[in-house]
Amino acid sequence: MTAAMVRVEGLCKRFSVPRREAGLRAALRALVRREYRVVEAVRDLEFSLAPGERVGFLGPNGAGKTTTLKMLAGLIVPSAGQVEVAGFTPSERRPEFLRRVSLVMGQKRQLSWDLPAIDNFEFNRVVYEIDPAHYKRRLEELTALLDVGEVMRRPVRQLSLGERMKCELVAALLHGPQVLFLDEPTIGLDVSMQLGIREFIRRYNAEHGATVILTSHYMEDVAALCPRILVIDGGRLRFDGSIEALRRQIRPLRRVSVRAAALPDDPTAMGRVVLREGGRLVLDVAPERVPEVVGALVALPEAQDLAVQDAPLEEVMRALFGREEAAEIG
Ligand SMILES: Nc1ncnc2c1ncn2[C@@H]1O[C@H](COP(=O)(O)OP(=O)(O)OP(=O)(O)O)[C@@H](O)[C@H]1O
Repeated sequence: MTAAMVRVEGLCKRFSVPRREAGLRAALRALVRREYRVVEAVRDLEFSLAPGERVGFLGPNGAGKTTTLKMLAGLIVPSAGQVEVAGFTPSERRPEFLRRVSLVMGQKRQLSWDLPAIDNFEFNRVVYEIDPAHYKRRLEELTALLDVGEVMRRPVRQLSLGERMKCELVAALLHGPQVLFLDEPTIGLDVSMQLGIREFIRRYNAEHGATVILTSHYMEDVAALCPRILVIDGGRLRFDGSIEALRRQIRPLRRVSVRAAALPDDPTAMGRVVLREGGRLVLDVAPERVPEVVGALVALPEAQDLAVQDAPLEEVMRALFGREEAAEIG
């Protein structure tokens, strides 16, 4: 069996935050005696990742995803539990550890604003003590793949969000990390740029065998890139497996839709009616009944646009986090 690249056991992070009450009196009292409350951002997490795995963290705002990534990358120290990444304890921040990992945060700029990206890259070469020949090869490879040959010579402040993100990725990968932490790498980017970054991450993972851990609010990023997902809510691990397994567990029904000149009198016998409007019928049907229902629907007069789909991922998430709204039809 291969040794785990990332191993997390009983991981917890608690933050102490000042309690703030409204009103002048409370503000004055706080000057003398400040009261604190404890936020349990991460509670008792347990998982391990093999080398080369691509894993997505999913969860609502404030679930604890970024806090977990920061502990894995060694930026903050756990309150309790064990973390091991590439055989190191991240919070010790040993140089050998830092050379093996990289953290990219879509919402935080790591490149220096006034310098061209290429100067930032050169700075990283020195900091990470990258061999010059190796550096040259990697720089050529990464800048060609991400198409930033010209862009990297302009001061970072002049770059568009997408151009800057690509340069952030080059900077993060020049030292050839074995583990890549990506926190919202496509946030705010247009669809074609999102696809480009996604494709690049997939290629990097395939060619270098790096372990990739990704958080994204774009379900599509996670669905397209990560065969395995960890769902975190309220700091706890709620699910660990494939998106398909999650979908089967949360939303086992399949969505069948059709358009016809006349609809059945009682479609409730086939499944749960999501929509019945004009000549259009949308049903949620148990998987074992799909062939029979499809058979009945194709036989309807002038049947067309027959489709069988899984529940949309967004809907699966809403159901999982108990914030279900009226079902939407995709
Ligand atoms: N430095 C900090 N001090 C105090 N509380 C914090 C700190 N960092 C995070 N928290 C709290 O810990 C909880 C988890 O935050 P975290 O940023 O990990 O969530 P997240 O899952 O990444 O959310 P989002 O999707 O909104 O980025 C939140 O309640 C947050 O307010």
